Amino acid sequence: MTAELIDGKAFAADLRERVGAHAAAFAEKAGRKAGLAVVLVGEDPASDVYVRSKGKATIAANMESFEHRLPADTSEADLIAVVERLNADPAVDGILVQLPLPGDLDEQAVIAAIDPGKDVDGFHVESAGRLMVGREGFVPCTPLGCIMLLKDRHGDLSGMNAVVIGRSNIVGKPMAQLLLDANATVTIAHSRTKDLPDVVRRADIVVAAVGRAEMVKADWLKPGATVIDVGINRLAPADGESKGRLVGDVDFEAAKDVAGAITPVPGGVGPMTIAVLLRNTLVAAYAHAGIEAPEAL
Ligand SMILES: NC(=O)C1=CN([C@@H]2O[C@H](COP(=O)(O)OP(=O)(O)OC[C@H]3O[C@@H](n4cnc5c(N)ncnc54)[C@H](OP(=O)(O)O)[C@@H]3O)[C@@H](O)[C@H]2O)C=CC1
Ligand SMILES: Nc1nc(=O)c2c([nH]1)NC[C@@H]1CN(c3ccc(C(=O)N[C@@H](CCC(=O)O)C(=O)O)cc3)C=[N+]21
Repeated sequence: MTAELIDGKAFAADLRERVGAHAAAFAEKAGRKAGLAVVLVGEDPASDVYVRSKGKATIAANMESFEHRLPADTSEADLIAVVERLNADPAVDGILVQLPLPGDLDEQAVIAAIDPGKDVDGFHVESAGRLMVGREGFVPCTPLGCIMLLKDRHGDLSGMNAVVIGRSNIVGKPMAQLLLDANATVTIAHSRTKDLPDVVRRADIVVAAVGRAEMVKADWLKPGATVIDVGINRLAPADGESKGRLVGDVDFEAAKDVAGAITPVPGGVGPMTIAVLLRNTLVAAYAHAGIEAPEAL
């Protein structure tokens, strides 16, 4: 069996184009562009690449991008002061503070300072609470991107067995909630789960969000299962490579012969995250402008 490739990159390009068209219409109606502010603390080179690509994607989607780069030794109070300035800035619709934060900056305290109406990452406790109780709010970009890919492939997910590996606040937990909302039967696995291969074998849908290169093996999968690989892991450089390869949490080469459909890394979930971020930012902008957002968003 050869799995169908779920082309997150193409799906994301499509979504960005749609968002871009609506963003142009928004600018026309509101008399200003939607704006996304990204705050990066410290000099992590990987984060730098993401921040840059977010900035480019934002501008390409007819929105305004604001970048705030702060030194690694920024105090919590100074960082929160920056967030509060962005909260008060009418040109800023969405605020993203790039995680992880360096040193002993308290991530929860910083996220709590973000205006929930600008929390386009969906990381604020208010956003998390709204998702949990089924009220409208911002949903974290990565799991929202994953559920879009799953609904696109399966339509109705009701009654399917879904296993989410990983229980972080930004991926695993909101992913499980979205699957539950779609009427899947959801199991959340984590580092203390016993007999993980057997748990995964029951799944029609597997979402791997662990951060361990190629941990999920082909013989853990139910034949025909749909596999969403959230992991982004950089391998050590092989001989002659300057940079190691990027791989997911799933052993892709072997898994593609067992799965029914699978996302690649790169080119799967990663690009969806950025496209959904732009979508969330435009939704925020419509709300701030008091204009009803188009249904299609
Ligand atoms: N594509 C994208 O846009 C994004 C990709 N990512 C990637 O997704 C991955 C997960 O990210 P994130 O959720 O932030 O990671 P975290 O490190 O916050 O969470 C990892 C989770 O995996 C669990 N885990 C660790 N080891 C095992 C194991 N051996 N067996 C089963 N479960 C295990 C942990 O369990 P426990 O809770 O018990 O410790 C934890 O719940 C990373 O590779 C990250 O780079 C993240 C965000 C966006
Ligand atoms: N506040 C906050 N919000 C985030 O959403 C957030 C964050 N902090 N910190 C870091 C993680 C990671 N993340 C990714 C986004 C895009 C790709 C992506 O587009 N990846 C490409 C490959 C890029 C490459 O080649 O390096 C792909 O998978 O095809 C990956 C990872 C968002 N994150």
